[in-house]
Amino acid sequence: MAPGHVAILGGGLTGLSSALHLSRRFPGSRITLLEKQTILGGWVRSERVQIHQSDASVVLEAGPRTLRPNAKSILELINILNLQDSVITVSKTSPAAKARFLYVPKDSAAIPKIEGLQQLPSSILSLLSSPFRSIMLPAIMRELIKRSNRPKATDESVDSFLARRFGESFARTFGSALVHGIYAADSRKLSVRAAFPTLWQVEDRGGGSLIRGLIVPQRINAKQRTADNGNYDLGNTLEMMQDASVYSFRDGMETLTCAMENYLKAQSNVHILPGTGISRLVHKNNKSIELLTTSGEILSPTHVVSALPLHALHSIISDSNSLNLPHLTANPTSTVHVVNFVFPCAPAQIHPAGFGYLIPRPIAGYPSSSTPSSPGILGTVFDSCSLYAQDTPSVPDYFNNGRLTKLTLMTGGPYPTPSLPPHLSSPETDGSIPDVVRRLLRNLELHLGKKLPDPVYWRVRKNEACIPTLLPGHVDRMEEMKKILLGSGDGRSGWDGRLEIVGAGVGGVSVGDCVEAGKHVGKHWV
Ligand SMILES: C=Cc1c2[nH]c(c1C)Cc1[nH]c(c(CCC(=O)O)c1C)Cc1[nH]c(c(C)c1CCC(=O)O)Cc1[nH]c(c(C)c1C=C)C2
Repeated sequence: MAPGHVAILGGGLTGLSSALHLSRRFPGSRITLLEKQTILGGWVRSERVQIHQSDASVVLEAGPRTLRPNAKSILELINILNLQDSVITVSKTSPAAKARFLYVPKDSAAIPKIEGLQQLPSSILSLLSSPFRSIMLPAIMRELIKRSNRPKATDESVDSFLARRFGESFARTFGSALVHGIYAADSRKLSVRAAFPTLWQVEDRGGGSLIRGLIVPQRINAKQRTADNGNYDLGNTLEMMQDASVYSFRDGMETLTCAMENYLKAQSNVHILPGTGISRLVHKNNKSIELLTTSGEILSPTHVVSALPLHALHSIISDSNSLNLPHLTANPTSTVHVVNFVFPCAPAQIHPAGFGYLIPRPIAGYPSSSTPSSPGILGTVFDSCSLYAQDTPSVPDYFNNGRLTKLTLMTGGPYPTPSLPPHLSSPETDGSIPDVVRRLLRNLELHLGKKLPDPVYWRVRKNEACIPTLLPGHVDRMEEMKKILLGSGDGRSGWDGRLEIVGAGVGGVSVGDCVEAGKHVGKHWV
């Protein structure tokens, strides 16, 4: 039977996707989407900024900026919401797709000669001539012949996984940088099974060797093939993405979340309550559900989807009924300061062509406090290389001829919180550059190995607790939590599947993971 009334808690990507898919699957059900903030979309925040000095405009992002074409659930949204004309793609052959860099600080160099900004190899051929070959090649050769050495435990950290197979230097140099760029976290804390499940599976397939697992052809059965391709209403989106490594939208990522919100507003069975938090979620006598909102309203939904950060959900249900879910507080989170800079010249004058660079964990570990010379920079994205099509005026060969260069520097995560303001931009300081921002610019100059002009625009956005660090054991903990929630009054929960917990803290942190999770909520309600 279709649910009578579904309350969706949280209007970020997962909440929006849940509401959209549930409203399509259950057109007769009442759906209420509650969001504490006055705007929906969660961490997705795009802004078009006018740069008056150069009569130009750029789109800046504070959260995710690009999407990967393999996430079919997002392509499906593009088709359902008719966003095809807003899509901009980054070609697989462009430098933004092929050239990625690592900045190796002097005191962090695994091998004395490798320091500064170095391009990572993108193929076997380029590996042979890469400065990293002296660390990568022996690590790869040794891994091939190394016996299976997986510990008995069902999970481990990304660092211990990579160190076990490729050696400590490899794990610290490449693994820590990769984890900085996705999770803004310490690779020694992040679960390999939760964060990179494919690595774990490929090691299995290779009988203990990752490289052998990559060489062995993967067997896909008919059931998996149907699951991969079926059930997505893709229209012409796959063809659009044929040459794309990543993509975004002309006006930034908010195009997607705004279109989802507008779609929902047009559905008669959906009610959106922005600016409405939840103060209590009560499960009464294992029978009815009661939701108390921050505006004092009481809702009695038959089903609840929580797309809230897990710690936020914990604070509203933990002591209001018999349900005890320690799973909700098992993982810490990372806070990232995102600093966007716009320079008054072509990208070629600022940085090499490419995606950007990541910085590995310091050899001595993370410092205990933030200092001017060590402000905790995780990496920098060369936005103009991939997303110049968002900016005006458009010119041929933007890398060499563009009027402006936009790039984004990210700090924080496992480093001590930098002394940056939570929210500040150049117009608010009348163009003067505060010392903390200047220090970041000095560090940027050090990384890029050149003096930079003053930016014509900059802004700082603090993303507090924006990415969960999924600790080892996360996959098993989530499995156990799902079982508890499906339980029907065995004394522990009795939710009988009427509460579903989804979102970045449960099943994957990428935009694709969040949208996909929303597509599958309530599958067992009929
Ligand atoms: C606020 C900063 C974020 C950092 N990581 C993420 C955010 C939102 C989330 C994230 N970043 C990436 C992925 C994987 C994407 C996928 O598999 O589809 C996720 C979940 C990869 C990535 N990292 C950076 C970029 C530009 C991308 C592409 C996707 C995106 O736009 O988010 C750069 C980067 N992200 C972070 C840092 C510290 C960093 C450094 C250069 C943290």
